[in-house]
Amino acid sequence: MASSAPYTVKWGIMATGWIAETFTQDLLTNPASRDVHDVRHEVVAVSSSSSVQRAEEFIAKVKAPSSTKAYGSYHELVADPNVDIIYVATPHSHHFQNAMLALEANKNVLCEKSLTVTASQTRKLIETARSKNLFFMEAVWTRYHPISIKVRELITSGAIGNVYRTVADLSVGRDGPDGKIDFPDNNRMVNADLAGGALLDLGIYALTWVFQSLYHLQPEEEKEAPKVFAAVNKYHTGADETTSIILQFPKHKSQGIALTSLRVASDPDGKDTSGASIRIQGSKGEIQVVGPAYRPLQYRLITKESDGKAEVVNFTIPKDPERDWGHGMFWEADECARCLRDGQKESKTLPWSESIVIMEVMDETLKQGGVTYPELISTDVYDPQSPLNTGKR
Ligand SMILES: NC(=O)C1=CN([C@@H]2O[C@H](COP(=O)(O)OP(=O)(O)OC[C@H]3O[C@@H](n4cnc5c(N)ncnc54)[C@H](OP(=O)(O)O)[C@@H]3O)[C@@H](O)[C@H]2O)C=CC1
Ligand SMILES: O=C1OC[C@@H](O)[C@H](O)[C@H]1O
Repeated sequence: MASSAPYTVKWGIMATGWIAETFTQDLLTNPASRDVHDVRHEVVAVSSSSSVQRAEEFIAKVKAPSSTKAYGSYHELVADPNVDIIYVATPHSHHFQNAMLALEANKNVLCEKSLTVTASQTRKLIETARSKNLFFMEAVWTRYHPISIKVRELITSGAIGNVYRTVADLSVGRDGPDGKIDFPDNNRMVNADLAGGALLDLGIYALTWVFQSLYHLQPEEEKEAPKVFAAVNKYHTGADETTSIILQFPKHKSQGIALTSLRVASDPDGKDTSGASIRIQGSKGEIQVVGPAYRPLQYRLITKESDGKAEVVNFTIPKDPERDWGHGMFWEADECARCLRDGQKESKTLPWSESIVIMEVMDETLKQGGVTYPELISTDVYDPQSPLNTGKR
């Protein structure tokens, strides 16, 4: 008799910043509020590299169960036998060392995007997950949204014919006075010590739409790593402030254009009046995706037959009324739970090989742009005593 009880996953949260809070609150929502009944999530431990008090405050703030363990170090978190999977929510600079710490402790891992600072680090993480037979996934939450699933289905159905070009932009207009960008130099968005810059923080989403539409849906044997042509403007901190990438897929005669900037905005007035931030263009028409590339909520299907009348479909993010919360990160958590339940070590929606290819595109882009990051955060040598793992910042 198949079990009707939902499969439960016990999460350990590594770090207590903004995204950790957002993701944890999504974990704590009732899955039934998004019509999910086959999996559920428990938050059993939280760690802060700052202090155990910080972890305790976090647990209280997100209204996690009082039984949730609070730790003052990442090392203690990964040693907790009650944790099934670790969510790594530190800056990208820390992801390699922190995710390795968890994998080496035989924990499954969901690691925030961008996965790492370099492609070599990503390859090392995946080698480790594979050799230890652990689940590992990059937390590109957008891929698990209903709109992404539907857009991929439309492309697969041939609704727009052969897809020849995708233009995708995620930019935030933070141009400030005196040529400055409106982030303090020590902010992770521009701080090279934290792998700052537009590409690794925002550009990953433009690349996500390029890859979802031009790479992911190809038959395995026809997937090809693109040629990369990049233009990078650097900020005085050494991080990239505006980056534009042309990705050429010769085998399929397709091109992707991925745009990202901290100077100008994809959506200058916050009202989507500037139209689609993503255009997926095919031989029979195009799909325009409207809204921020990380969480768009509308697509428009325009075909030659539609005679100027686009099919417009809107999406919503379900909220748990009990918690008055819903952000849209729960769908990636549900994917992790289903993979763990089914013994899958990687998500078919974002396979390890695709995370590697995307990181290689970003490697090449940063190389062409002359952007380099400090050895401490770009080394692919795991060190459990790295300051990135011990919290000695
Ligand atoms: N999927 C999404 O929508 C989003 C994803 N992100 C991703 O999540 C990651 C974290 O971003 P965000 O939560 O905004 O960042 P925050 O700065 O808000 O949080 C980062 C946390 O990492 C820990 N940390 C450890 N060492 C350092 C250090 N040297 N400097 C700063 N923090 C440190 C801290 O937690 P503690 O002290 O408790 O250890 C800190 O609170 C990034 O990789 C980003 O790309 C960010 C926003 C949205
Ligand atoms: O992943 C992200 O999505 C939203 C952005 O505001 C944030 O900087 C980025 O990390």
